[in-house]
Amino acid sequence: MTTLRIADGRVLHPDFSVTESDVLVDRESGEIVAVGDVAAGDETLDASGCLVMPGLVNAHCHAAMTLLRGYADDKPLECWLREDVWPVEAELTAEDVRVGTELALVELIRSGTTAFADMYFEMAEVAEAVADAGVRARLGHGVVGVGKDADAARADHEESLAFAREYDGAADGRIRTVYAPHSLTTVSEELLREYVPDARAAGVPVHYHANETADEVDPVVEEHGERPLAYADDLGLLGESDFLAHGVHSDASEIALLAERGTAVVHCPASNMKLASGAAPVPAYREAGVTVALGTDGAASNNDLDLFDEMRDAAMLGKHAAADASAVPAQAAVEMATAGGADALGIDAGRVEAGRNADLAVVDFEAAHLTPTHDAVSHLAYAARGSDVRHTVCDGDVLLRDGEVTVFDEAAVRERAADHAAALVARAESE
Ligand SMILES: CSC[C@H]1O[C@@H](n2cnc3c(O)ncnc32)[C@H](O)[C@@H]1O
Ligand SMILES: [Zn+2]
Repeated sequence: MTTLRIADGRVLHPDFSVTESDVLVDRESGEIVAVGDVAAGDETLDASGCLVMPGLVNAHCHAAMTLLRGYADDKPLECWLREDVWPVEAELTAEDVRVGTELALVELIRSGTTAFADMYFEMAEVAEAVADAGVRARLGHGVVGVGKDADAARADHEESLAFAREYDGAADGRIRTVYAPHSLTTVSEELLREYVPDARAAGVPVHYHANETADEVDPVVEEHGERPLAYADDLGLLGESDFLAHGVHSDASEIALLAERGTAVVHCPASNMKLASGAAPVPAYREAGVTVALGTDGAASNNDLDLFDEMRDAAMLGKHAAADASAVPAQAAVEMATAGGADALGIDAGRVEAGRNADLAVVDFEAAHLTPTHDAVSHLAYAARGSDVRHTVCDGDVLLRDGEVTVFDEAAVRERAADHAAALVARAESE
């Protein structure tokens, strides 16, 4: 066994207590071996002055949308997608998706994220980038029926399933997959009825957008005579490994249905605020026993991939929406970004304890904005930033060491991404 000792820090335990502890990792199995006083490891990561916490889980993202960061702001979802985003995405090449995803991966690793769920196009490129980066991911080819004839729409579903079957378990098991219909209003009932059973037969979960805006609830009720998540249930889309993004406009009956079925919700507070979609009923979900995770959504609606921002936004928006300062407390925000995310994605991580995957973020607390430390959990939710992460470890490998990304040439990734983003927008605007 080759070991990595994360030494001399304080550890955030699954019960949210914090003690001075080392963490010993088996580099071959990629698992945590011990938490406490441990003997020297083969390699040591210095965590003095730091908090060792579970790696963060970004449970809903469109990674390559980093290329569209700041391209189209200040519009609501429907206009933003139809007027700006979809016309540019029609010009995306496989290489664009590769470099945009690499840029996202640099940002994720820098800010302590060790796992993410991605729904996009050219997913073979995303999978290659994830394999190189060393993180974990739940990947799915996103299916959109809007603007497609029957054959093209069917081919899109086939591609989502083919990708899911081929790549599940890739990168030594770090990559898992999903079938990813975009949403309940952008994919036809007929094709969902045909392809959801195929996803079940393939043993892959389903990841989709649902109840994001008020405008997408009424058409479902008018067309199908029931609330969107009752319709999703009829289609077999509320499995216990499935997860839906947003869930802003869910009513009490839908919250109860999610709890009964065991389907997780990914809360995306920054995207919901920026697109003015609303505030998800996070306290009601959690009280009902629904697993709630956090996601950034794409960088074009956020505009970063920093889950520390998301924790703060989740806590602040939850309090503001409920007019109750205790509605989403610090611990709830941290739990959603760690254990909640891991559970939603079906990953054995999100908790620093022996036997779990060694997916860890080491956060440097020796900073003015983190002084004094009355309560480390408070700092994680309200005061820390992604840039405070000193080391990121995933599957026992060090992806960020002393603030340096070890898995990519960061300067080259940034330069390529900037070039591709400029060329992509130029192509779209010349159309
Ligand atoms: C079919 S791949 C994913 C698809 O989703 C688009 N997208 C990005 N952000 C959102 C959002 O908040 N709601 C719905 N759809 C979104 C993305 O641009 C891709 O086209
Ligand atoms: Zn999304």
